Amino acid sequence: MDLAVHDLGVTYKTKAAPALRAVNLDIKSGSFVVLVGPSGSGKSTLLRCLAGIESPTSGHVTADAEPILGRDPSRGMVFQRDILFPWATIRANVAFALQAKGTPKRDMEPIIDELLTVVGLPLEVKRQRPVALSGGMRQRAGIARMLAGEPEVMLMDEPFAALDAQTRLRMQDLVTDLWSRLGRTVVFVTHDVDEAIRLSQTIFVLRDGQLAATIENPLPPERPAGKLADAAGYSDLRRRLHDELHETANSPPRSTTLRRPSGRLASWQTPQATATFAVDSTMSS
Ligand SMILES: Nc1ncnc2c1ncn2[C@@H]1O[C@H](COP(=O)(O)OP(=O)(O)OP(=O)(O)O)[C@@H](O)[C@H]1O
Repeated sequence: MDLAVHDLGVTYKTKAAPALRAVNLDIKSGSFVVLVGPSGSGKSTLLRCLAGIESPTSGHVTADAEPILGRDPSRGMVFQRDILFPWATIRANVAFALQAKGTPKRDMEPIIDELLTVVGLPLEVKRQRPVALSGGMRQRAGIARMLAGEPEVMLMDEPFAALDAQTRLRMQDLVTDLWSRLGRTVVFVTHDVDEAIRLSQTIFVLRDGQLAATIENPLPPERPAGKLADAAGYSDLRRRLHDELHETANSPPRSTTLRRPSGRLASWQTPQATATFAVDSTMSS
């Protein structure tokens, strides 16, 4: 599903300064884009407009050239804190999403099992409530529930920000693996420069409600967690992102394509599954 943002402006009723000003960007179907920017730069507002849970004050957003006017199951969202129903088991949480899209009860069980397996959760968690799970496992369950809606676009708002560093890397592996296997479009918000570098094809930098830069990620698709800093082009990309994030808010927006050291433009090959994410009994996250 292609997404497009045209001259998007959002001003909240309770705040004079606009959260977004004249933002234009295109997100091609099947791509993995990351939105980065300082706190308050408008990342979540932009994501919520794409989800259809925030309305533009000016301009518009489209999905496959149709205006986005509200929520739609084709665009699933994952938040920083899971939004699982705390009183329901993990099974019931996923079942609700299946029920919402009309899956007959008799067909649900194997689908629930498959979804939990896909996100790397052992089937024992079906009987447990969210409170019994670690933060990482709850986020996995939240992703399973999102996938139950069979979204074409996965909108992720700092989904791993509350997790410890190691769990975060495992969850990044999960998302890149899902993306490469399912071929969905991913729009991922993060504060974390290394997370942006590890996950993205394209990075949109927001500053002060404006699109400050569009950066094509030149790193090859294989990005093993511990070796990211060794990849050719990593230091340049990191420095560039750091500069873009800290520029004065009034500098004009720019579009940038970083080049590999050889000078040739980087291109993404067909993404490979980069990770396995078996969950064993020692997994504490
Ligand atoms: N519901 C709201 N009502 C009023 N103002 C809001 C609302 N949501 C966001 N804002 C304001 O809009 C601006 C952009 O906020 P937004 O949450 O989109 O930024 P962000 O880049 O996602 O920030 P963070 O990284 O801290 O989550 C901020 O000034 C924020 O205070």
